[in-house]
Amino acid sequence: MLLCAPTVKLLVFQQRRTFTSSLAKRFSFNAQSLTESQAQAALDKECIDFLPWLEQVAGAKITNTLSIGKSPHGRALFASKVIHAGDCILKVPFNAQITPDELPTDISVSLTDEVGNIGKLAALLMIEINAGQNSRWFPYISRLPQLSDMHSTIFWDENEFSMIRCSAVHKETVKQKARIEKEFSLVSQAFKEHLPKAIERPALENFMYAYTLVGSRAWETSRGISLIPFADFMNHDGLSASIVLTDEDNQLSEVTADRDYSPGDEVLIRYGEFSNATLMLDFGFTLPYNTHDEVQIQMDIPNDDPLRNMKLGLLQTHYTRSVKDINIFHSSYDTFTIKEVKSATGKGIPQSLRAFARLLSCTSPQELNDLSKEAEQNDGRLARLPFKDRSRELEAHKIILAHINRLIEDHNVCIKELEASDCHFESQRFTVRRQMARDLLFGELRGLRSAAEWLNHYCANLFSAP
Ligand SMILES: C[S@@+](CC[C@H](N)C(=O)[O-])C[C@H]1O[C@@H](n2cnc3c(N)ncnc32)[C@H](O)[C@@H]1O
Repeated sequence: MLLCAPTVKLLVFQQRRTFTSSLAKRFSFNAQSLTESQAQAALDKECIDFLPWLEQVAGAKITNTLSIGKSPHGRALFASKVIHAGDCILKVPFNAQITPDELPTDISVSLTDEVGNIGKLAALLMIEINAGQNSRWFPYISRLPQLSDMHSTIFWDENEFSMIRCSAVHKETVKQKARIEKEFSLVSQAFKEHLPKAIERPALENFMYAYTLVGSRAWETSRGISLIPFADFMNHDGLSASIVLTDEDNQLSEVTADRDYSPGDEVLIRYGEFSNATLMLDFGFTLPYNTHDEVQIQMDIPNDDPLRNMKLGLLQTHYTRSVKDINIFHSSYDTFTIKEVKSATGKGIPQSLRAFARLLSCTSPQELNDLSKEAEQNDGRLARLPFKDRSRELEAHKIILAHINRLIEDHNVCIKELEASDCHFESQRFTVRRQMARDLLFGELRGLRSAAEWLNHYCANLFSAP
């Protein structure tokens, strides 16, 4: 889901100096040489009547400076006039936005909290799609991307899916599909009971489509979740400082430009600070070099470890995770997020991972009791301090290093296979998805290699410190 902020943040943009975003540059239609009338030529002709329709629904002007056009990434918004940094470029009143409040009451009541906000809005979208031209949102719904244009990993076939088998995104996709299936069973039950005529045979495929549309273009707002027509034609640039803001006083969502645009430039916003893992699963695309990339690693206490139960018990008692370590996927004690470690001598890999490895390396109940005592004497978190015995500290960190080196190996194998599968006769869909797999794996590999480098440096210097 996309992230929204209250308008108070607006000031930040107004004070910010113009900066050039690499993506914005790439998408621009040679902006310098385009006149306003040439910019008109880049318009999406299928959308000419869209804005007048939405402004009629809203009862207000939505934009003076933007128009809908086509980009390499589907529909997009383009500057139709000169825009200066700090200009408000669009305002979409709440009454022109789509929220789960529009669900028929019977359906709404029967969908318990087991169906999340995305699932509820997806149920509404399914009803509206099913209504076709009778839907009051038809002009909007008919301009949404088709299933064949969507590349979230939940739609990947087995062959495509195996390209990312070494990544945590693989497991997370399986979980996401299971979550959607569970929500679908509740939604379809509600449809059968309350809308048997309108939706005769609810299909999982249609719910997955609606769910992914919502997940990739709805904003989390103070009112829950909203589809914001027109604003949701804007594509993502991870470096943009423009985001969708909520103005509760005036009951509208708005966007302020973070830089100057010439007529014909594509106007981009930032959906959030998302890694390629999130972009790929929730939004169906990746960025070639994503500064927010990270890699999820999971470490287990081996089943044959005689101290396994004692270690698990200690983990449950002492929460080893700091708030910062909580990642987008899980927040279980054995899963860790590694971001690229910028310098071999810097802060390094997550403390919670190092603590976990210290615990793993213990070979006697006495050592575990010592860790527990030490935690109680400090802030309660387990194994946060280096072992006084440096060879034990070394051993603990070598466990992580071995794990990371295995992951590096796995990533290298997957990447090699990807390179080998490059063929001229593949479908466009496969080409897009292979590039996404590449972006994901290279980003993760960067993080893993930097962690290995940091660990090697830490291990090599353990005995040289006084
Ligand atoms: C909020 S919508 C943006 C409008 C969308 N292009 C359309 O045709 O309706 C988000 C979707 O746009 C596409 N998208 C946005 N930014 C992108 C980017 N930087 N690279 C590739 N695809 C992008 C992805 O398909 C994503 O799921």
